[in-house]
Amino acid sequence: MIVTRALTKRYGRTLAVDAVDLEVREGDRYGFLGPNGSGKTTLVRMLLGLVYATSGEIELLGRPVPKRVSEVLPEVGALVEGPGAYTHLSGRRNLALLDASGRGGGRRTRRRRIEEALERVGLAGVDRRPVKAYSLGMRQRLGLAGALLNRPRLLVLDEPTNGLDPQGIREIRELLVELNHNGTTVFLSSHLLAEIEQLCTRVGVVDHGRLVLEDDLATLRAETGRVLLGTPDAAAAVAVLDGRVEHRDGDKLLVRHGNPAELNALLVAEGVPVTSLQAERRTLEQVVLDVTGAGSDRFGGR
Ligand SMILES: Nc1ncnc2c1ncn2[C@@H]1O[C@H](COP(=O)(O)OP(=O)(O)OP(=O)(O)O)[C@@H](O)[C@H]1O
Repeated sequence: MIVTRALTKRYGRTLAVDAVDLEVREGDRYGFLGPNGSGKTTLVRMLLGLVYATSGEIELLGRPVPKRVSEVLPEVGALVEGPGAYTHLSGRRNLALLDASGRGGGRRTRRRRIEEALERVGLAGVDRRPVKAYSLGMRQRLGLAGALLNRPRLLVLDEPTNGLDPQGIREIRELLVELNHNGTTVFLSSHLLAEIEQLCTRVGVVDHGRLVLEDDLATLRAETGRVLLGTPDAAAAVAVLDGRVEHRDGDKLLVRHGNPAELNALLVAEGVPVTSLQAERRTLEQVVLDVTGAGSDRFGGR
């Protein structure tokens, strides 16, 4: 759906995007994660033909960008940095203006399309107000409604939850998952680790303009070879496991063992009751820390 090769953007002395090879596959919910100023917005703008690359190549839905961007844009929904809107008009009116350059159809079809987009983002009820009376979160939703008008195959969203409260963030997340289940590929940028971890199936991490990591979240969050064990008789468990317990916190133990089922069988055979067992996995935060070498404080936690 999106492929870039050695994609580079230089602003004078600043290398905003540095030889990035990106691959977003059909069906992905791809999270493009990086701290502020790492080049996310610049890359998203290049994908949409809004900024010209200094060098490198872009393919969107199999076609080269910017050369054939006009052919792909009707199949792409985009939300880039601060949704633009005519603030004296209502959200519905703004969508109608946007829709006029879109898929066409009769008046009823258009009206239905706009209603549907407003409903999807939870703005159907509040729409008589002019956009200048909207909160930032509502404007963000309106921007998303605009991106949905074309029923796009691909959504490209730059920091889509900016300005939303936790409830709003959850609603957008649920909406994006639902759209994705119905066949839309989702590419979004964010500086929020937790957001990407909760929403995405695939992650690209950018740092100082370079893509330092790209992989499926499930692969990145591999098991660590340790098991979190809960038992009311921790002392007995420690005795049975003989040196394999790395950490103990009350009735919770961290045990070096690759197989929770085997560990369970072993403990039960020795008469040690087990209340919970879970293979430990790396968090995205640990993964990001490993590849960037820097403190994760540069990436927002939530
Ligand atoms: N039009 C421009 N002219 C000069 N420098 C720019 C321009 N746009 C971006 N930059 C620089 O390029 C680098 C990457 O910026 P970019 O906005 O792409 O990062 P970002 O990851 O999207 O950050 P943020 O989340 O803060 O928007 C920064 O150093 C920025 O100052």
